[in-house]
Amino acid sequence: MGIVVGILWEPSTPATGETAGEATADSAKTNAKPPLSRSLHAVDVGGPGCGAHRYLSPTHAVSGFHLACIEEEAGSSGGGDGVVSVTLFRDGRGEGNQTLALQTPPDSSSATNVLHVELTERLRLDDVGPNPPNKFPWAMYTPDGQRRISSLEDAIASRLVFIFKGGNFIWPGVEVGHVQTVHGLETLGSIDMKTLSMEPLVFEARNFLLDEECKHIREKADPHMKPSPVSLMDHDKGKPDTNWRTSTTYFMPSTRDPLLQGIDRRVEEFTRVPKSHQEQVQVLKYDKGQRYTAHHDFLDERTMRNMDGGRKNRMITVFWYLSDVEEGGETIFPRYGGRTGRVDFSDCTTGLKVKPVEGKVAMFYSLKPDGQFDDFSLHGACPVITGQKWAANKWVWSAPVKFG
Ligand SMILES: O=C(O)CCC(=O)C(=O)O
Ligand SMILES: [Fe+2]
Repeated sequence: MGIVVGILWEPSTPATGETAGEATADSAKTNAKPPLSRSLHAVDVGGPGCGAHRYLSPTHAVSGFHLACIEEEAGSSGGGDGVVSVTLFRDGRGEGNQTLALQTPPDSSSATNVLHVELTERLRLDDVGPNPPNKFPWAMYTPDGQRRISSLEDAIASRLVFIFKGGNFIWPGVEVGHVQTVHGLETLGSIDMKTLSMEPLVFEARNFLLDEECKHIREKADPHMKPSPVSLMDHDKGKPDTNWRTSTTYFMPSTRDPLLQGIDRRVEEFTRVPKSHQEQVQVLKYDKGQRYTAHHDFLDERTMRNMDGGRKNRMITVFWYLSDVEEGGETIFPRYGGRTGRVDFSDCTTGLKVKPVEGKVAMFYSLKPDGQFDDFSLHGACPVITGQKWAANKWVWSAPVKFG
């Protein structure tokens, strides 16, 4: 049973005209709130609405990921001058859901503003986190991640909306073993992806890359492979890079390479994050015994502060497996399952291990839906025991990036 809170809109209120989910930092300043008078009346609204339960996690709270079922009440018209009911499911859970009855003014931008202000307040969407400071405006999306929603009309049309405090779409993991189909991929049509871990959030999708694509990348990168640099924390400066990483790497440009451009588009369609947020792919080759000790893919705060005031960072790693490996070479997540405490960064006995399979991708998130670093995203590469491993990092940032 949910609680219904009635919200009465005051027509005399100056509306800011700002809408939810604008792509600029300025819309985060939408703090000029119309004074809403509230009256509470308890109404039984029954169970979860709009099919939200399909996306809620029975096992994990997901900080900064909220769902809202937004419906016009009978007798209301067109999103204006009516009553809209909004049922909220906080932090990816079904517990404590709450239904608001929003009285909306007739014009569209004021009606959108009422929704925006209510969501911001109730879900504390403007609270700034410490790590990194979350300066991106929150945003709403359709549950398939295909469209960003910026008006009440669009929210009503979608019925169920996903709300991300960090502003970027992130697939709900639901629970370990959950399989979902990602639609709308130009070349593949759709692809199934399986949740391997909720904390950190890790998915895998097989046959994301075609054999000829893997072959093309391996052959083109091979003459350029160089010992991998790593970005070291200050206390580690002076130690050889090979203490951490012994593979060879190459940042491979997509320019003048239609095949790579096609994969970049596929990554955009798969993650639902624009291509402008992607780094050039970093190709990796590991021979027998080579490895990479556990690390985070997000860049440390000092590096980021120098670069961009710490605003944006690497958010997603779409990790391409470009070959099979006879034995070893798994990607390991030692803090899998939300494990805290000391980690042996080169241990490959405990943790979630993702086996390299040609054409498969592992997709994991270094930032959480609330925009904060995910410490649990710590991961490394186990030594190749037999064979050779080819793979690649496709990093997707929390905002557009331009390198080189
Ligand atoms: O090779 C792997 O499995 C992981 C590599 C990695 O984490 C990295 O290059 O950042
Ligand atoms: Fe990594």
